[in-house]
Amino acid sequence: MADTSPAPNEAAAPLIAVRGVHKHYGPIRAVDGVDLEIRRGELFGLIGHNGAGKSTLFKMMLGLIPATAGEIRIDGTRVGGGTGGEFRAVRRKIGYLPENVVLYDNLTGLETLQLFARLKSVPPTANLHLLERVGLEQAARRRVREYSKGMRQRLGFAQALLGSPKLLFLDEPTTGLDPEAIRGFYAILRQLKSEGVTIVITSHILAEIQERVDRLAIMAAGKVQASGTVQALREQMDLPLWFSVRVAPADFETVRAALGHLPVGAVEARDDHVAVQCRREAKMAVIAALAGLGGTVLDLSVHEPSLEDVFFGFSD
Ligand SMILES: Nc1ncnc2c1ncn2[C@@H]1O[C@H](COP(=O)(O)OP(=O)(O)OP(=O)(O)O)[C@@H](O)[C@H]1O
Repeated sequence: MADTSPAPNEAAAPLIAVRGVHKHYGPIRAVDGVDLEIRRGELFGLIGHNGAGKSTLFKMMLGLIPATAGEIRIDGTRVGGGTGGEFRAVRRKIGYLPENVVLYDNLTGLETLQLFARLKSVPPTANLHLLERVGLEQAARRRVREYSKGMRQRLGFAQALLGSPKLLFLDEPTTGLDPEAIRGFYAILRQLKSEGVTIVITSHILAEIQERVDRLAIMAAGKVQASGTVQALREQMDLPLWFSVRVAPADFETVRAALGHLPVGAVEARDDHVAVQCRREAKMAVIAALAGLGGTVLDLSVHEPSLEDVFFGFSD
């Protein structure tokens, strides 16, 4: 029996529900029992080492390869379930930028979009607008052969946006983009998000992901090791925080003495500040002790562990 019935409470239900999904290639467990929920309208990051299983999971969510076991539902419809017709309708509202997008060197940017539009049965009317959106309007009539790596990546992104998808899967979309282009790219994602588009993105550039995603999942060896907001993952890992306390060099010892009774870790004198490591639960007590020093403290900043720290904590 085709099990394509929508979830009972559609609005509250996750847009993507991955339940107990495996993908095995002989002895290789590319994806090894993944459970994951992605909510409507969120920008969701998937991070992991090379070979962690991110692209394989993407391909299964898109219905490009079948799962060995488990079930994926998008908008209540089972990917690859039933006769396939129900998922085809959902698939039409999904845009995909693969890790290595295949482009034809002899076509221009505009012709490339026309070709993809035909393949997707999308009216070709908005193609120039899409090239404009990704910053390629000047190169629309140049052959892809002459495109830089970053320009090819933008063209790949433009094809993913054909047909105004409500869900986007972007596999390492910022590869080859310079810092300005990365900013521009995330500005487009914010705009899409404000239009209600759900976006799932993989990246190896953790500093870039850290500030931009709503939630993320860390994959290692085919499994989701942790998922949540960056802050929730920090708290779950229980990594220490760092304070930078700027004081005159003559006051370094005063700071050390003021913190002496607190459960702080390293207290290190640097050039023009004292670096103090402390556990999260001691944070407010450290702030109170430093406030007690009055004008001795010239400046103060608190540094949360980076996503990179969190990532290595979960994936090593
Ligand atoms: N078609 C395939 N046949 C055999 N093994 C495969 C196949 N596709 C992927 N794998 C293996 O599955 C594992 C996960 O690969 P996958 O491409 O999903 O990783 P990834 O997290 O996307 O890595 P990267 O960050 O390098 O893109 C790897 O060990 C890979 O070699």
